Amino acid sequence: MANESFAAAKVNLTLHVTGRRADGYHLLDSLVVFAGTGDRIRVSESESLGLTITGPEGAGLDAGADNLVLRAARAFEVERGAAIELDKQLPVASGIGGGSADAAATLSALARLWNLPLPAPDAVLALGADVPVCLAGRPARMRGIGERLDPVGGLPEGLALVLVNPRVAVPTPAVFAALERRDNPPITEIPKGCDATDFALWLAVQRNDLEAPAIAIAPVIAEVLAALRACGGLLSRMSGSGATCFGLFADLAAATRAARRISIEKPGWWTRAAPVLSAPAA
Ligand SMILES: C[C@@](CO)(OP(=O)(O)O)[C@H](O)COP(=O)(O)OP(=O)(O)OC[C@H]1O[C@@H](n2ccc(N)nc2=O)[C@H](O)[C@@H]1O
Ligand SMILES: Nc1ncnc2c1ncn2[C@@H]1O[C@H](COP(=O)(O)OP(=O)(O)O)[C@@H](O)[C@H]1O
Repeated sequence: MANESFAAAKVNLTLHVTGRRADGYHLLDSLVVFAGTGDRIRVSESESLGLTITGPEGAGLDAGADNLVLRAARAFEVERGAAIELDKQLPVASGIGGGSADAAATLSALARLWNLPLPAPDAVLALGADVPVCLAGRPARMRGIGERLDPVGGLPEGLALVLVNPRVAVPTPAVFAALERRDNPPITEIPKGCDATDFALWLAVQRNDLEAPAIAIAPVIAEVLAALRACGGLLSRMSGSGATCFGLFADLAAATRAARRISIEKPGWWTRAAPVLSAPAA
């Protein structure tokens, strides 16, 4: 029997770099949400383990053993087969965690197919710092390098995002290496039960500490932010280590209008409007 999992785009609404571990990894404080746009993983029974990749963003992505989908399958540490299909819709290496979302969706789908428990938390984290939060699939405050998760409730209903990627790959290690400070303050208490405007006012006094170093590496990110701001949303910021930026909107209709405008102005950019998910999508 086949089954499918949705691999939603991860968006870091805040991303504070608060310290650095002895191994060089940076400590983060991030409010993470998921957007209703993403990849799809489909798994079905097979004697051997194999991956096929389809979809508009699949070209150039290697389906070999290093693909995060196959690494996730091996994390179960069992000699089982499965035919895995990845429908790749999210740009690769773009700050919205596509690879991590694929790994998490593979873990969920194979746990169902093989009727096995998920791998241990350390094995999940070893696949990538964003894999635990992608497995949770709902709004969370993420700390440490990604292992410390606290669910976040009470965000305004109906929020939507426009995600824009200028088709420039920004290497994550280079962005962290270009940080000027690594001891920034954490985020302040996340408001609960407020409306979209007040939530955006809170977000505006938080940051993505990786935004300035990413812009220094890829100045086009500043153009993306300017294009989003020109659409009049509640807030615009970069996600993760870039280059994808998001615009936050009070509802999906406003986000869809903004996405249409940016798609017309910049047809070469990857632009999507999507709701903020309050719970994992099927
Ligand atoms: C920055 C974040 C925020 O959600 O998102 P993305 O930009 O990947 O979407 C993540 O922490 C990305 O975590 P992860 O996906 O595991 O990062 P990788 O690409 O494997 O990391 C590549 C390299 O970046 C540096 N790195 C990464 C994470 C971290 N907390 N500190 C670091 O210093 C390390 O040099 C690491 O070897
Ligand atoms: N299934 C996958 N999808 C995307 N990237 C993958 C996948 N498997 C391995 N990778 C590798 O992981 C790296 C990070 O990709 P991705 O998770 O898309 O980045 P980001 O977290 O910045 O959005 C890329 O360099 C890519 O080559």
